[in-house]
Amino acid sequence: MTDFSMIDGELHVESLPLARIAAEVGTPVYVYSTERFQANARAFRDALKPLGRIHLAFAIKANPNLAVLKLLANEGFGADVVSGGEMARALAAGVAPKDIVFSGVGKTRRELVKGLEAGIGQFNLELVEEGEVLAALAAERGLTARAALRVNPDVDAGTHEKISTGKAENKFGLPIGEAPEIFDRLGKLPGLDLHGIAVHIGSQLLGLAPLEAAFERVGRLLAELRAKGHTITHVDLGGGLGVAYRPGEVPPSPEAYAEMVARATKDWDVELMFEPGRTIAGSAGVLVTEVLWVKPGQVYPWVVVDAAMNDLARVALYDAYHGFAAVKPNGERFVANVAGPVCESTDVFVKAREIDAVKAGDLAVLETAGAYGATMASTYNSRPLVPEVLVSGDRYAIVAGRISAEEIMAAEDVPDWLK
Ligand SMILES: Cc1ncc(COP(=O)(O)O)c(C=O)c1O
Ligand SMILES: N[C@@H](CCCC[NH3+])C(=O)O
Repeated sequence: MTDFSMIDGELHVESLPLARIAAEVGTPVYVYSTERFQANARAFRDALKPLGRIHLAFAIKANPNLAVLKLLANEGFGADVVSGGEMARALAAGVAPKDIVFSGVGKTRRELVKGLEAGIGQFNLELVEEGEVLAALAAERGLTARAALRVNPDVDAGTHEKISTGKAENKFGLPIGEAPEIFDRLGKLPGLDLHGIAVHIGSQLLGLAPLEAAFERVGRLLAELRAKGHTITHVDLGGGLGVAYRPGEVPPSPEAYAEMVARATKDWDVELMFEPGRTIAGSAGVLVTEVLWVKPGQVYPWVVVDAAMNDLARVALYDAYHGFAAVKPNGERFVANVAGPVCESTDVFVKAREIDAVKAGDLAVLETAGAYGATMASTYNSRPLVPEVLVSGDRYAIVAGRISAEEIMAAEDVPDWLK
């Protein structure tokens, strides 16, 4: 890989020094590698090719940047969306409506209509009433909505509890045991073509066993539904593959995943659908930040950087691990904490870890920030939204501009009765 690498003692993205982007665009800034996005997308696509009829839908919540979506659409990826906003982005990036899957536990009627009118490929239903409403909305318009039922297989994905979605206590999907009866009810509604089953048990999975257990349950359901006379042509296996955040962490390879899927689905005779997010985007981005101060700590020094939890929320939300590395390392290391400027004790990226020794004015990166990074940013503490840059070879483009606190304030109003 030539994407994120040390060249002449400084970190580059493809052939561009990160320091140049930081100088020209400012910090903090998300920087993505086209090459890495393509490599991840192709590795996933090529590993799954032997499975035959497949549909790939990038889970765009992981990185909804339009340039990224376009890049992935060019690699043959459709989109898995969870809101009208994400649907609009997928369409704007040129994803064909038939390649869009609409997931999500709380779709509004307006969003359902938007999806119907756009002609999207599949609605993943989360409850009976949703199916009834969708069927009625479609029938009123002389349309037929293609849909799958998202089931909750009650499997522990073995991931952080806050990103687990397939346990009985999670809000997602319908209890798998109730699915046959629900198919009987929804299967005969005019306006609805309930052609599939969907499952997604969680994110950042580092083992394949929970996925295989979930797929086995889906396989049993598939057989039961067919025995009852339902026609099932599609099964959506969701996303969830993890990436390596920590040194030594080894997520399942796309090939190992594909082998497991082949084994679990060998008799299914359906089109298999996939919704990968993190595995495509995670390693394709870093968050570049400048060290503002190194403040002596009572236990370890505090490296205070200009990025914060509002820019990259994962550490504060899930105690997630992101590597921290100097852009121009001097070879020395120290044990330190790394924190952002936000007024919260949880605005800490690194706790008591050995890292590159940095000083005020140095540039550094928070690694593996291409997924669930910029997309989860907020303007907390009236901080601007961070820009995003896409690199290809020795050129770059600003693919999302910095949105200043003043621009955000311009969208607000104070009612007359307070003036
Ligand atoms: C329904 C659905 N599909 C796909 C994804 C993408 O997951 P990941 O980024 O872990 O591949 C998610 C997020 O967990 C999801 O909820
Ligand atoms: N936002 C989470 C992943 C959630 C996936 C969506 N269900 C993360 O950063 O790890």
